[in-house]
Amino acid sequence: MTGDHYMTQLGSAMAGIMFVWAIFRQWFPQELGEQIEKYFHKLVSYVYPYLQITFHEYQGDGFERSKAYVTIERYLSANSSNRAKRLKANVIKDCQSVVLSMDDYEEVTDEFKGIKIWWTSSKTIPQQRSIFSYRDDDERRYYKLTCHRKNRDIITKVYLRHVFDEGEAIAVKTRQRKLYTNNKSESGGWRSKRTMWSHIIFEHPSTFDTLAMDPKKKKDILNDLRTFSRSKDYYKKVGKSWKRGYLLYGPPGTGKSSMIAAMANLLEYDIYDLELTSVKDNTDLRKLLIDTSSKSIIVIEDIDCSLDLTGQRKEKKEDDKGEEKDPIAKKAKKEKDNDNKGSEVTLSGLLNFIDGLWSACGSERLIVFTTNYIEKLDPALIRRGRMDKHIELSYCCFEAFKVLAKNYLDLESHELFATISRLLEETNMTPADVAENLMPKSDEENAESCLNNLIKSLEDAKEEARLKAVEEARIKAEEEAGEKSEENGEKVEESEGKIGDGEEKDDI
Ligand SMILES: Nc1ncnc2c1ncn2[C@@H]1O[C@H](COP(=O)(O)OP(=O)(O)OP(=O)(O)O)[C@@H](O)[C@H]1O
Ligand SMILES: [Mg+2]
Repeated sequence: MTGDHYMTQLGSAMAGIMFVWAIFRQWFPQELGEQIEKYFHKLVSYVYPYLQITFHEYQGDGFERSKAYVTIERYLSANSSNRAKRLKANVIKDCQSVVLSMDDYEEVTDEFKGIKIWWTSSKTIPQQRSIFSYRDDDERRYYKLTCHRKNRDIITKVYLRHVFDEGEAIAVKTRQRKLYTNNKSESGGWRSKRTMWSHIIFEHPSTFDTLAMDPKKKKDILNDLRTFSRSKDYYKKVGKSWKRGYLLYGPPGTGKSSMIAAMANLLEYDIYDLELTSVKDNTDLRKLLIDTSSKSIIVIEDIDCSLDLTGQRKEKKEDDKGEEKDPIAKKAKKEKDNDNKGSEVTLSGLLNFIDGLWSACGSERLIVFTTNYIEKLDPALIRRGRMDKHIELSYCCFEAFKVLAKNYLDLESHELFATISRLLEETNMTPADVAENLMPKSDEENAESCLNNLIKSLEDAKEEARLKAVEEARIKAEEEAGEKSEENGEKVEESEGKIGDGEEKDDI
């Protein structure tokens, strides 16, 4: 047994003795008891002159990991991983590097100004395991620092500051941005208490330079984002929580998702991709949102499809009238609703959250909603203040095309640009389709052939649109004609009674 190990074991032994003593103490006369205790403490500080401090991963009932714990974890993984014998590995950056941290029940030593400090990682497992507590999130991990008592001041005041500073510095240096996705809430609800988000490393190449859109609009968005990220004090001054809501709307393939990635890359934020259909109810939604970190973008894609957020308010009002009268029907209806809906997150739950709770977290977050159909959304959701900025992404214009040509073909100008410009004005094509055409498909293709491909596609699209318009006009004309003949038919029927057989013969 090593000396260090002996030392930590001894700590537990002492605690055990104190426990036993507490039981026997009642049989001793008070004075004698006090004497014995005094000497015992003296003895303890003689054989065990150590100070222990624990740092728990979760404090109280909080959902948030303790910042101290996380920082210590980082510090120790940087400073001690070559000393610990059992390590947990987190592989990052496409397996190019590995971050090691101490495994449970492992012990390492650190040295600070000639003082030796022991760190152990450990966890408590609840003693009474009920049938509900098979979940591993009941295990509470903690780090325990042990040092000599005589160094108490320097450890608590100087060393811990040093650990936290170093830990934070490592975090800044090694920060890898992440893309989080929420796990499906499990029925029973509790298991996912602390593993509500799973993440991968976020490495999307999209930037504002590669984004094809009207340059003026782009500049406006860039300014908006930069101003936001610098405005901590301003938001505080005006009493707003430091967050901003964006609504991106437009047809599929116009760059909504690409823009979110570009925003994250610009501001160096994490992305939380919130899939509302996997969120069980408002409580789960709240937990998820509390569990997001600052400097992040919370994204809800295709909000119109995710939830029936649109008609919910109206429906409720209608229901209310009926419900008041009949409580049984109310219950039955509620149960039916629960069955029908995979998710019980309501519009008002979401709105409350956007409005209220983030002010408690207080640090920088962007909320981005995307939709293909802005007209489908409830006005309450997209009013200014909730969705502060509405950004329309639309079909490819010539300016946007120039960005794509520069990116995909390295072309600033070309004689074919004029034709393309004209065609883009006449036809709707998404940047995604334009980009697809501009991408060389084989070694033989060069810039010019790619441009020709695009022109051909644009002409095809134009022709298709023309045919479609003709077809639609024809259908419309037919419908109108149908309606007219129906009307006429009715008129004829109506008049049949009045007019005699002779008319009928004429018709035939
Ligand atoms: N404005 C754009 N600038 C550059 N590339 C674009 C743009 N729009 C689309 N693309 C290209 O098309 C692909 C699809 O675009 P994206 O996923 O951003 O579309 P979207 O608007 O999110 O569509 P959806 O509504 O279907 O989610 C991207 O990978 C990108 O390469
Ligand atoms: Mg998208």
